[in-house]
Amino acid sequence: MSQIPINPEVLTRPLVCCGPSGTGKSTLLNKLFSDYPGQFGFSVSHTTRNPRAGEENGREYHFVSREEFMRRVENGEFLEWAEFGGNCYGTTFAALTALHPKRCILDIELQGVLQLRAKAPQQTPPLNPVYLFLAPPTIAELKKRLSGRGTETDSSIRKRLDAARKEIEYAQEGKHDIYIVNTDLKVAGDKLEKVAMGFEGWEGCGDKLPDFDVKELE
Ligand SMILES: Nc1ncnc2c1ncn2[C@@H]1O[C@H](COP(=O)(O)OP(=O)(O)OP(=O)(O)O)[C@@H](O)[C@H]1O
Repeated sequence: MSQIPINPEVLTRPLVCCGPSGTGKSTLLNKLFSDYPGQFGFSVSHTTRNPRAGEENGREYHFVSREEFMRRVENGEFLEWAEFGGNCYGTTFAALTALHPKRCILDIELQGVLQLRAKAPQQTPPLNPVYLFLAPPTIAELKKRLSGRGTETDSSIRKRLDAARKEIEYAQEGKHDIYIVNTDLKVAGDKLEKVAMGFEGWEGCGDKLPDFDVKELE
């Protein structure tokens, strides 16, 4: 495998990682970040929720009031934002730019992807993200990983599977630039590395999306 990006320009394109909760996004991204210290960054989001013990303003999040958040929404500063559990969360374009020269990695859900798709081309200069979908090998395996992680209640597993259905249906429309199936961690990790570093062949190293039957998520 080439160790030089075929075109360094590719590293200026934000890499948007999506995929159902439990697929293995964090596992794969943590490995990538530790293999390439200083090469990648997650943008720091804004939130209206209160900081938890140990959290620092500007590190985990930019903590702002609802008034300030809404003012920024009106100014068009967010590339994506959403409200969960009574609090607002969002990513500003400025938070992406602040990462330069690190390649920005976004781990966002479908709503965010849809907003980003609409807004990225309108920026000056336009943003040209690479949309990557990380897929589980099967729905049975996704369920197994989610429950095996031991972090979720039955109700949060249910919510994640409902969201997974929408994520998979969207992926089945072929809207992503590249798909990686996380069957074997090493194989999927090598592909992610190739895509994230823009190594030779990155655009063609993806997998075919498995033929999921979303009814299995009901
Ligand atoms: N290829 C793999 N084979 C087997 N188990 C895996 C594989 N990849 C990840 N896992 C396991 O699956 C579980 C879910 O992985 P992880 O927490 O990385 O998912 P995630 O997609 O980041 O989920 P969330 O979006 O909820 O954060 C973890 O327990 C992880 O160790």
